[in-house]
Amino acid sequence: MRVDVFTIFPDYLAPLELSLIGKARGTGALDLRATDLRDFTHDVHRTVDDTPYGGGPGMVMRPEPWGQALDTVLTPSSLLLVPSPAGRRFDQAMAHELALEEHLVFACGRYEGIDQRVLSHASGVCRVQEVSLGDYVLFGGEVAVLVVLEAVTRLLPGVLGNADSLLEESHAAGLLEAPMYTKPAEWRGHGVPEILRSGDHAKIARWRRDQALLRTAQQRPDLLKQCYDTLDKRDLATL
Ligand SMILES: N#Cc1c(-c2ccc3ccn(Cc4ccc(CN5CCCCC5)cc4)c3c2)n[nH]c1N
Repeated sequence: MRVDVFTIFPDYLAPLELSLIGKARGTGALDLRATDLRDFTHDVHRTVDDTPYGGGPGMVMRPEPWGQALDTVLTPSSLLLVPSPAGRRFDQAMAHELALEEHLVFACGRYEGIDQRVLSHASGVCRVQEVSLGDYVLFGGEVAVLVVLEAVTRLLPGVLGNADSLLEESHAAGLLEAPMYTKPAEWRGHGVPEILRSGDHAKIARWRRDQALLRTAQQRPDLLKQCYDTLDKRDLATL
């Protein structure tokens, strides 16, 4: 997967060199390039913003630098992702959709956002999707790039050593995951559920399913409602 990120704070994306994303870049699973939007300005101050037409608070990002920057990468097969408080809420289902893409381009806005004509013009070249992390307001789009790219990169073939973990983790099967334990068997007076040390894999699987159901019912009843039709009689007996 090729990913291009345009931002006025390219150093903000330095964490993408670390951990599994750094490994995915090393193996070629992820071809990631971050570019400073100011490289596409032509004034001495490298200006990327201006006052909003119609008045209002703050500044808006000028269309010219964005147009020239996106001209260098967008093709009909690209998907332009624009982080925004007004975007489609990012979730695991969207992460799976994005993991199938061949070319993602992120336009990281700052100030009060990007001139709308940039998105309108890009929609004549490729698909454009505004994306939101949630109902709160950040300073810009870079945090969304870190979150989206981590969630998507984990899903790319060969990136996670144990692909089975993708099946068990929260939101994969629609439920939250069961609680996890490791050595020592006794820690500060806290033991480990005996079933997990029984070696009976069928009973362990059932216990984990029950714990996932109960945890989801307690923490995220909205998720349980969404997958209610997939529950069997044994699941319903647990609830
Ligand atoms: N993803 C994501 C995000 C973002 C996000 C993403 C990208 C940018 C680019 C700039 N900002 C800052 C900002 C601040 C306020 C407003 C609202 N204003 C109201 C008055 C009229 C003008 C607009 C918009 C933009 C961004 C925030 N926030 N929360 C998420 N989940």
